[in-house]
Amino acid sequence: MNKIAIDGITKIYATSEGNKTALNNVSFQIDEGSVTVIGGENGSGKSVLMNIIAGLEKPTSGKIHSFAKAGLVFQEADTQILGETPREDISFGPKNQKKSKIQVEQAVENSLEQVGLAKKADYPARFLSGGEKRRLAVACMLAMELPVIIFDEPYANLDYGGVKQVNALVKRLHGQKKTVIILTHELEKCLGLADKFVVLFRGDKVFDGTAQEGLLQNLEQWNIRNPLNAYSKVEDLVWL
Ligand SMILES: Nc1ncnc2c1ncn2[C@@H]1O[C@H](COP(=O)(O)OP(=O)(O)OP(=O)(O)O)[C@@H](O)[C@H]1O
Repeated sequence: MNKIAIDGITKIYATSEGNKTALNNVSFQIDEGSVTVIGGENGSGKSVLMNIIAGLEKPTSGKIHSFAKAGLVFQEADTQILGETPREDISFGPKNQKKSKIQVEQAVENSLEQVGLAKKADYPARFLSGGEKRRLAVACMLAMELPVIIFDEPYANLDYGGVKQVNALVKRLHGQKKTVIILTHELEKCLGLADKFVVLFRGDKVFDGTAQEGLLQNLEQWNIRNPLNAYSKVEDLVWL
């Protein structure tokens, strides 16, 4: 089976306060066609790792061995929308890939349909909601037939309906044998979708296993709340 192998990745930034180790010798593997949730508190190294997997940043040491190029859905999906409308935005990728006019049109229609944006194909892209912008970013990747899709904090600022739409899309991508990586601290929203669960803490990989195994760990030591212990009565509905 094809894999993405994250092999001894270390990333050190030189800052005015000295060297900052963002990732410390992180290794694990991701199977093609699986859903992986990478959890960790703010600053644990999730985004840096994602940028390295997607080839946007180089590690200080270590290597990524991947069977395919990865597409990234940013938390601030605004920054990755270049077209005036979803239709235009989605067309850039397949055009760059030198597809014929008909192939581009088919790829655009098909991707709009898959992410549930067909009705907003010609809507001004800047007026889409946060969740719609993320779905548009995914449509761009589908149109380019990228087999690996990484979501950075896909639930940030989304309401219940928005979260359900993102997760329906993740399930659909999984059904199409895409490889999905979700970086989040909101485990209660997605762990049930995960084939694999990885936890980063202060740049170290501290857990790598199934979601079930992960929930048996003492997650609090990594500043993560165990979602299974979270709520059973009204008094629990406060984060202290
Ligand atoms: N360009 C940079 N220069 C210096 N330090 C950096 C740089 N990029 C990231 N870092 C540091 O690396 C660490 C990991 O950052 P990263 O953005 O990966 O965290 P994260 O887990 O994605 O957090 P969040 O959930 O807040 O997005 C942080 O301490 C951050 O300050």
